[in-house]
Amino acid sequence: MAEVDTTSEPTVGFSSTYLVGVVTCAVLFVSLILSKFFFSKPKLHLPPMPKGIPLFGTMFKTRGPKTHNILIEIAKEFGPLYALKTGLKYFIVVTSPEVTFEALSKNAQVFSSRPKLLSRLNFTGWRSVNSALYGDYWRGIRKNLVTQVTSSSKVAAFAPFREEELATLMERIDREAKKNDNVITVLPHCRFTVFSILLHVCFSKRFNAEEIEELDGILKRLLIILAPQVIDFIPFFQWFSKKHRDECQTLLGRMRKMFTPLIDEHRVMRDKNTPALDYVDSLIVLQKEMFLQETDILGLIGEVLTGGTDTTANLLEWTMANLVKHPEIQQRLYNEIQDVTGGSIVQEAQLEKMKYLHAVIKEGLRKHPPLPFGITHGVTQQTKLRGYDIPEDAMVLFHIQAMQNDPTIWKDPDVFNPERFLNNDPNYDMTGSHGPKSYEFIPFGAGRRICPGMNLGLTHAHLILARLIQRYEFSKVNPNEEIDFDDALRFAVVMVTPLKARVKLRSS
Ligand code: HEM
Repeated sequence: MAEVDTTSEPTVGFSSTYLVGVVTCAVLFVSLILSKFFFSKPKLHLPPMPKGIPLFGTMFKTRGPKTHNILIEIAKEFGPLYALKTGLKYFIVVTSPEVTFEALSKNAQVFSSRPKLLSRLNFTGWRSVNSALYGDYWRGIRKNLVTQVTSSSKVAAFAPFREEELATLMERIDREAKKNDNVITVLPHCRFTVFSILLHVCFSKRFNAEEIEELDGILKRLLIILAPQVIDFIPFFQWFSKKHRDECQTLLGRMRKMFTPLIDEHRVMRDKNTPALDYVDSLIVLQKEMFLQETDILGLIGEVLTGGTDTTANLLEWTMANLVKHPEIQQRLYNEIQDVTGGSIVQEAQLEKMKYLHAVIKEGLRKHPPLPFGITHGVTQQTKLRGYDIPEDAMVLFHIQAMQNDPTIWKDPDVFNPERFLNNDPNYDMTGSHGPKSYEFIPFGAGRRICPGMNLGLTHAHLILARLIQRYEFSKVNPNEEIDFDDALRFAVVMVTPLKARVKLRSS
């Protein structure tokens, strides 16, 4: 029998390493089991959830330009409150007015925050109104936005800006129509006008067309890159997010180049004894009290320009598409405008009397809410909703479009029918302040984070639509062609095929 050489180093070495390895594994295994039993958090009772793939969950299935529609399809199988595992995070999706009311009204203290998106740290952080976590900082900057920009008295005070920009709008449309056989593309005109008005509101200054193009390019790109990124779901990927960080910083640099000289000018010119005249003035006043950094001010201006432009401009495009499709609705709207104005140019004070105009815009907002699931909410602590656990770092989506197009709530939801809003039902005043039924129609969101720009956005939409319909008759470019109502999510929901329309100057 061969003798075993117990002195041979390699064998001894191998054995002891092996032993140490086995013991370590065993210790780790036992601690894992023990920690599972004794120290792990209790298992969460999450809302029902579709299956996904390891690590990524349902991320690939639900991201992209059709997210809003996919989420409605999932609700058909999983119900009005379900969860989606996306990377390491959970999305909670709510598609019913009652559950939304329970969260945003009855449990507002908990559901009124925002998720801590890591990708935002690559830009200005959680320092704008829409991204700020629930608390005193958010309260302070939101109050300033409302009192200085979007309150009724401020909106009224900005009327001269709107007049100037509307005159330009008509000139631009006339020019394009003349050049293009009376055919215009609707969205760019709406975007240009709303954007110019908002720039005026921020800076009390008119920008030239070149500056507007440059800024518009920056802000359009911002909307894309400020949407949640992979690092928001799998934080480990932040080590590989250099490209995103670099692009955010480049865009911030371009904003700085355009805005900082104007902000500095405001600082020099501002008479400290007079109230703030525009948004920039108000932010300068607020700077000390709220410890605003230079980047915070850039971010706050940027959010008014982006948040206020694409929402309103896309709403106008979708509404116009429906008016082109339904000439009888367009004619009824025109008749109302002429009845109220007696044929002279629409004045802002007359808009309130135009009940059909309000119904048309409401129907546009119902059928095509610009932000189909609002802005993602966060919770301030782990909580319960309808008996299910909502984890502390969950992202909560209240699916406005699902509620506003639910066939169990709305008769013929696919039909564009402004009549449904003519009875002045207070439940449909878009404030969500009349109990669960009023949550059936919340295009501006509801609760404490409801859109602070509602007043301003509606004023723009009503005025621009009334002026356009009073001056032009809009019709299909080719009478035999159907309008393509296909949609895609690009911050706001846009028409995949931008609306082109034939315009004819009305005779009186
Ligand atoms: C038709 C036009 C508009 C629509 C449909 C719209 C819609 C919305 C929606 C759905 C939300 C999310 C509410 C939530 O989180 O629950 C929101 C938030 C917000 N909107 Fe608007 N919006 C419009 C115009 C404007 C305008 C003109 C401004 C700028 C003055 C603006 C600024 C904001 C801001 C700052 C927030 C974040 C509020 C917060 O987090 O406290 N929006 N908007």
